[in-house]
Amino acid sequence: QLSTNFYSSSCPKLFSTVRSTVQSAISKEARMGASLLRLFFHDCFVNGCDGSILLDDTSNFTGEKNANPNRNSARGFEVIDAIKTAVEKVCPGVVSCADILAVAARDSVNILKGPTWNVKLGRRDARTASQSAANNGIPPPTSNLNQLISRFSALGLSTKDLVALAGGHTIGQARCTSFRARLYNESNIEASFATSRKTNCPRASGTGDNNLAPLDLQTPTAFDNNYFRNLVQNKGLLHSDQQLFNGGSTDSIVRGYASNPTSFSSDFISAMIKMGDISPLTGSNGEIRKNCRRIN
Ligand code: HEM
Ligand SMILES: [Ca+2]
Ligand SMILES: [Ca+2]
Repeated sequence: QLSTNFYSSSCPKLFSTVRSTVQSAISKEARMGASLLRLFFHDCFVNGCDGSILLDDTSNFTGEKNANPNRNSARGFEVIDAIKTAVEKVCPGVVSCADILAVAARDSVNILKGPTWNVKLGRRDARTASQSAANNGIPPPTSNLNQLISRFSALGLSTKDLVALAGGHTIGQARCTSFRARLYNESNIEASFATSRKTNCPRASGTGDNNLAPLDLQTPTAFDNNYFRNLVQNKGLLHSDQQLFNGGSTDSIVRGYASNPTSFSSDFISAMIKMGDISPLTGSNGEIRKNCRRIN
């Protein structure tokens, strides 16, 4: 029951307001576009796209920010705050934080030279969050192909959606701790690529854990199909990335996206819309938060 025109009369300046704030954040740091896209994914995979990831922990509330996939990793919360402040100025009390995340993710992709689409809106904000659901629902980079397929399928996303959405790794960065085991233990990795990544990600755990490397070695700040071109050359950074091209059922989808950027764009758009539809709060469920970090 989400719709693309949900705020057309209640907040006609929504899109221009969000986009200009996202644009200025990306102008300061291109990586921020990647961080905002990932926040939307990590929201939607935990009890649906309900802004749960945005809630801060307090002395009597444990949210999702310190769940394993998010701790020392999820970023961009200050930008969401800046967008919310700007949106509250033009239409106070109207737009949910969950919808702001959806629009910010769409704009981030487009500003980094990717496609654009009409986002469906009308989500309301959760009054709860779940650290355990975040730990159990967001796939870790150690996942194998079957585990990835089943995590996505549990949310109604197909294998094709999985591969298209994983194309989000065409932008952004990962920490050494997320890919060290692949560099030192795996053989389905191109040798010169592994050698060059090892220089900034030493073997011993506890050393250089937070050192960053681009998920797409070619164009980490451009939303294109190079992620898939890397995979067919065994240059996926994460174990989970290379699982999508490792002799299994998704090889043909990866090859298709590697050779046809237009089909990647259109499948990515469909899958983003599908992911954005995961169990939204609507009607009188949830609330429109005043501050994205806390319930009203
Ligand atoms: C398929 C399962 C997925 C796994 C296992 C996975 C795992 C990861 C990991 C481990 C990182 C690096 C985190 C760090 O080291 O701090 C990362 C970063 C990222 N992920 Fe995913 N991811 C998946 C799917 C997705 C999806 C569906 C999207 C969006 C559509 C996405 C967007 C991103 C982006 C943009 C970054 C970089 C963020 C930044 O630079 O701040 N990922 N992912
Ligand atoms: Ca959520
Ligand atoms: Ca790229």
